[in-house]
Order: sequence, then C-alpha cells, then structure tokens
Amino acid sequence: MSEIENGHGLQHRREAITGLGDALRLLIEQATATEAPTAELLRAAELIRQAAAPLGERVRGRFETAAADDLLGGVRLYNPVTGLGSAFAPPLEIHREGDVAVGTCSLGRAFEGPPSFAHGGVSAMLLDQMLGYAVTVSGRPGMTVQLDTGYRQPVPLYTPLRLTAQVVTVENRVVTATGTIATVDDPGTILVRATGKFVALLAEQAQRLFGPVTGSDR
Ligand SMILES: CCCCCCCC(=O)SCCNC(=O)CCNC(=O)[C@H](O)C(C)(C)COP(=O)(O)OP(=O)(O)OC[C@H]1O[C@@H](n2cnc3c(N)ncnc32)[C@H](O)[C@@H]1OP(=O)(O)O
Repeated sequence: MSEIENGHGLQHRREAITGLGDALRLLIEQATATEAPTAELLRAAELIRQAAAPLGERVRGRFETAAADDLLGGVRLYNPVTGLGSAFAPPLEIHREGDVAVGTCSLGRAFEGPPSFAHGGVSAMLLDQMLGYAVTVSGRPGMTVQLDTGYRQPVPLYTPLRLTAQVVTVENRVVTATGTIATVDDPGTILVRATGKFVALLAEQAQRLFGPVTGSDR
C-alpha cells in the first residue's frame, strides 16, 4: 500500500504539503524583500539548492495529477492562486456568501508591479480564479474564453483584500461573471473590476484537452 492509500496518510501528506507551501512562501517573501549582505544571498542559494535536490528525486509527469489532489472533489493543492502547497499562491481563500463568491488574501513583495502596489497581471489572475469559482459553484463549470479588467485604483501590497464574484448571465454554453477587488477596510471603494466569459466544454473538447490527465483516452 502506498504512503497515502489510507485516509490518515492522505491528511498527513496534505498537512505536510501545506507546511512546505508556507515555508516556500516565507522564503519567496524574504528573498524578494531582503537587503541582507551579498554573502548571505550566496549562502541561501546553496542551502536552497540542497533542500530542493531530494524533492526532485521523484516527480510527476505533465499529465499526472498530484497524489494528494482530488481533481473531481476540487482539491488542487498546487493551484497558483488558491493552492496551500503552491509557493506562488498568495494564497487566496474563497468561500460563498449566498450567490456571491467572496475571497480574501494579502499580497507580498513578490506580487509588486508599480512600487508598493500589485502588478496588474496579478489582479487579473486573482479575478480569473474568483470568476471561475463563481461559475463552477453555479453548477456550470467552464474555461475562461475572455477576461476584461478595469483598473480604477492601484491595489496596495501588505493589505488585507476583499474580492467578490458572481454569475450575471447564462447564454447556452457561455456563462458571464463579474468580480471586484477592494480592501477589507474599505470594501465600498472598488479598485479593480472584471467581467469574464466562461464556456462549458463539449464532451469532445474535454476529451481532447484533458483525456491524457483523466485517463479517459486509455
Ligand atoms: C474553481 C476553478 C477556477 C478556475 C479558474 C481558472 C479558469 C481558467 O483560467 S481556464 C484557462 C484559460 N482558458 C483557456 O485556456 C481556454 C482556451 N480556449 C479554448 O480551449 C476554447 O476556446 C474552448 C475549448 C474553451 C471553446 O472552444 P471554441 O471552439 O473556442 O468555442 P465553441 O465550442 O465553438 O463555442 C462555444 C461558445 O463559446 C463562445 N465563445 C468562444 N470563445 C469566445 C470568446 N472569446 N468570447 C465570447 N464567446 C466565446 C462561442 O461563441 C459559442 O457560443 P454559443 O454556444 O452561444 O454559440
């Protein structure tokens, strides 16, 4: 039996993945914000290479999902926006409040675009995830085919953010959703707005794109 073929092992591995994700996010924040002496940078690079080596001894291929993930159950530990195991994710936490998806996160130095504010592409990424979540929980999951973002005011770093998203229209296979980014302290002042269109895949499209991942092509 593999390490995680029982419920306890799976839970333990997910906690370990989250712990590693926390450590990596701390590393990225410190490494981006640091003004430590150059010798410290060189020493850290060597230590990090040493830590990374054993992780690379067993890795999954492009079409293999992580053993600790549950694709159909929506568990994606390495999602680059919400994944607790992702070094890259803020991570964004999303929950439902009635028909509205509400997200919270705070962005560190690694997400900087204009000095002291978030990169515009990061805001678009957060909103794509928010809209995708709202579309999925509405019962009509699909892929983003269009995402329009309007930047009203810059998004501050190191500030608790409040994001929202909801489905506004459904036309055949196309679901349209809108979303916003504001701060937790001033939720009425919208910093960024987005409108996205999501298309539900036909069986043939799903098979073509994801057959190698789900194993339905075997
Ligand atoms: C909780 C999970 C959150 C996840 C959030 C993250 C979501 C993502 O980021 S997904 C990744 C980014 N998106 C992609 O990579 C998608 C790339 N696009 C594609 O692969 C294809 O466009 C695909 C398969 C989705 C649809 O195939 P395509 O041949 O374009 O469309 P088709 O099936 O002919 O048309 C379906 C409908 O969509 C419409 N449509 C297609 N593209 C667009 C578009 N850009 N704008 C508006 N409508 C469009 C068509 O007009 C048609 O409408 P109708 O049914 O009313 O006639």
